[in-house]
Amino acid sequence: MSSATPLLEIDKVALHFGGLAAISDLSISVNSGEVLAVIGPNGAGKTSMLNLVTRVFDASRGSILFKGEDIARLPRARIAHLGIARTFQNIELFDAASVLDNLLLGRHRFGAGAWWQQVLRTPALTRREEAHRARVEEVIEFLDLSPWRNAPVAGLPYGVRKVVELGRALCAEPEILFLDEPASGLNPEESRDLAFWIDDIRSDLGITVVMIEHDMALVNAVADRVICMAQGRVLAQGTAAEVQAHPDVISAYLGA
Ligand SMILES: Nc1ncnc2c1ncn2[C@@H]1O[C@H](COP(=O)(O)OP(=O)(O)OP(=O)(O)O)[C@@H](O)[C@H]1O
Repeated sequence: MSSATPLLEIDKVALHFGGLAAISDLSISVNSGEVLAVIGPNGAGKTSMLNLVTRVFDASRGSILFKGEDIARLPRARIAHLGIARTFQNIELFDAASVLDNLLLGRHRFGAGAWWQQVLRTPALTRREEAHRARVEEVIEFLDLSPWRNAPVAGLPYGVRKVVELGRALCAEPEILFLDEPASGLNPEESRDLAFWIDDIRSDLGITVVMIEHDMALVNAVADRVICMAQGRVLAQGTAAEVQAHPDVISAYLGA
């Protein structure tokens, strides 16, 4: 793939809920290696866009190309296998399970081994499980989660649970990572840490990041490019400063 080819290309996509057009004629390109922030007033269609890419919803029109392959109609289970991972606006973890076990679940796209390997506990299976654990330990180290490794997620502070969810997505070793309002509910210090991690996720791990976010301090700190959505389409795109100064963006927020 040439560097000019977008990693992900949402092309003229639409999504309807009954008579309501949540997304209408939406086109967004994501370049490999960038941190793209998607902003926009409440109800703009940002999460719906993410739910289209991850196949939670079916597009009524248009295509979604990931590395040139149209994924808009693939089964939802295929998405993680392609190297697309996400976090959720409302954290979705297994509360009764430990941090470690939640992160191990992030490895599921790599498979648990054939049934006969599991019954016989073959050396190949043991090696596979060791590799999963090693990768999870790297993520624990990367995100400073060691103090909570064995703690059940339910009892952890909100900010830590958000980091665990980020970690679970990283354990899937995605090529592209979607973050749905990662800073919401975080205190200023946690938001600053998040900015460093997003930077490292892109530069050290080489993962492309698409971040839906309302917190403009975080957007200004990490985004290479910003897209503002309103009423299910792109209103403006450019640098954070360009988009924030755009008259249509200002009136969309004032009217929200
Ligand atoms: N499952 C659903 N059923 C019906 N309508 C929905 C559903 N999900 C979203 N919508 C509607 O689609 C529109 C876009 O919603 P969406 O959640 O994508 O916006 P958003 O930009 O992510 O907003 P926010 O910043 O508040 O999260 C809204 O009018 C919303 O009410």
